[in-house]
Amino acid sequence: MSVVGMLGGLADLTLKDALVRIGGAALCTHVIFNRVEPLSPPLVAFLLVVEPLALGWMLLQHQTHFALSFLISVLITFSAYHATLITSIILYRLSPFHPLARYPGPLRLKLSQVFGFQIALEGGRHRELQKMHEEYDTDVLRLGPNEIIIRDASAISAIMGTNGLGKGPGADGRAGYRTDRTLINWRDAEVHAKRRKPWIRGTNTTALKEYEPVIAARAGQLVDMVLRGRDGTVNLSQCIKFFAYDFMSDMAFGGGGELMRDGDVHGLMHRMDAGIKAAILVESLPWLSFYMEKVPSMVAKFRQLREQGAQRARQRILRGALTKDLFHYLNNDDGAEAVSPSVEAVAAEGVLVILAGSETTSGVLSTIMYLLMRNPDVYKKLQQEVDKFYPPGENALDCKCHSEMTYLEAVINESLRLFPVQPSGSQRATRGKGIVAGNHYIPPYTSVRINTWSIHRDPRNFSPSPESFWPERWLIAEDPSSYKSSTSKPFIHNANAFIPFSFGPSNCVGKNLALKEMKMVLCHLVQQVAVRFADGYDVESYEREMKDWFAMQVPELPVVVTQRSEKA
Ligand code: HEM
Repeated sequence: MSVVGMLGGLADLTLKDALVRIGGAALCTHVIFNRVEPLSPPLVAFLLVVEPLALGWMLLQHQTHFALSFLISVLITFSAYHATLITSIILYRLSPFHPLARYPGPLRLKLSQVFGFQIALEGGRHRELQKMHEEYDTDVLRLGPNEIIIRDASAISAIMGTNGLGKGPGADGRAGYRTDRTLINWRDAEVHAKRRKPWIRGTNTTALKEYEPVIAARAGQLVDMVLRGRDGTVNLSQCIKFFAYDFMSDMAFGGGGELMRDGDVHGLMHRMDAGIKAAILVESLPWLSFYMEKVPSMVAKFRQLREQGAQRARQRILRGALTKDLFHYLNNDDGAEAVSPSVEAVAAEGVLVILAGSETTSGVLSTIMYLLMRNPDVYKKLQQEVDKFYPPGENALDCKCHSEMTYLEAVINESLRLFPVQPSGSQRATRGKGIVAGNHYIPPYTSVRINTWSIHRDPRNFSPSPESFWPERWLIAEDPSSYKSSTSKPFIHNANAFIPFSFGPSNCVGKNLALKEMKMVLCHLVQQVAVRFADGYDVESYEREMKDWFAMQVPELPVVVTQRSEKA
């Protein structure tokens, strides 16, 4: 029976019966929302506004029993309808009949995604979730009414691998349900694979060779910049951010970024930070993003960021290629595809290029420098390795020795293990069919994340001292017989649990570029300068103030920089 049909004859009912019918209609609405999650504004308006209004009008017919004014009758129906709807949603979400009932988690997270958003916005989601896994003693935590997060490496492949799940509804939220999406927001596996092809060409070995001189020039400028600091003190994380932005501009757009030379005169970094924060809202509450897109002022900051990327991409396409930059491939200037994408489809990639190409590597590089300063023994060993392969006078920006620099690799891996760029993982979702991942059943229409932060710090995957910065574990993993321990703790190193660049067909397509960039910069920095924390700096504050937003956001890092030859 249709909802309206069910209401027929309401006028002949007693008030009690009428209220029962109103409740019934509200329950039907809950079923509809639960099954099809309608977004269409007319349908949503009908279910949430028109229907209770219509019921109010029918209730008005009861004036033979009660002298109800129109306003009161509407108030009663609205209250009864929405109270029933909300109660029904709450009871269902907490009930043993909910498909995710078996998975524990805080009550507020089971109740509404709004609380998940609140945790995400505060920036400490990675730590909160790790605490929750421990508190509830579970590998699978209920992160939202229809979302779970898993701390079990054996589930990675089924969720993220080749035959795994597609991206979750958060991608729709970030994309504002638009059709001109950037690669990371495509949920359809086929479209995603097609859109990924030019990215793969633009980050393969041949393309990377083209970017090497660009990295070298900008890394040289970075060293000059950090040495220019007043009284030798600089905010290293900001310098590295400026470097990464300028390099990304050259590498992707063939130029146009000069933050290291001019400073951030146009407030670019502030706009990026604001846009990233706004993205948390639209990712956490995708349905809200659908409506916010229709009220541009509500997503102004996020839109600005998206438009800024698209604008730069359009300018670059109009101007044409000066070098074989990333847009040379994204725009099919290399002619690899039979049909070139539209300008708008290419322009949509602009925002991802800016964020993925600069926010990620800059954060990781800053954190590596922070960890080196906190661990002087490691810093010294890395200096020794760099000095061995690139003694004074040798060009440390030449990549020829990278494959032999095992300690450098270990330092990078260990930093990425402890501080992955996306600590709370990226969202995937089941559609009409549930799956089994590891030992865990994921019901249909469930969003799911792999908890990278917790998996990387789980003693079942990395031991001993999973919470400590110990690059040597990566060398021991290559030669387990070299492990010597004063305790009886076994050495555990689960390579399958190391996923800083994610896993599967949607993993980080820029992985090799990022690794090359980081190795070149680190070799050059370590060869040329010595850094230490600035006097009076609260060393603990760095980790405390890291924020799990899109890519891990790092705080200021005030340091004193000296030229190494001066030091010696
Ligand atoms: C240390 C640096 C970096 C780290 C740790 C990193 C990590 C990640 C992670 C975790 C994802 C999410 C993948 C998923 O959804 O499963 C990702 C996606 C992506 N990254 Fe990176 N990234 C880094 C640098 C870069 C760079 C330099 C680029 C180049 C421009 C880049 C381009 C991308 C793109 C295009 C995607 C989307 C891939 C897709 O959806 O198919 N990343 N990255």
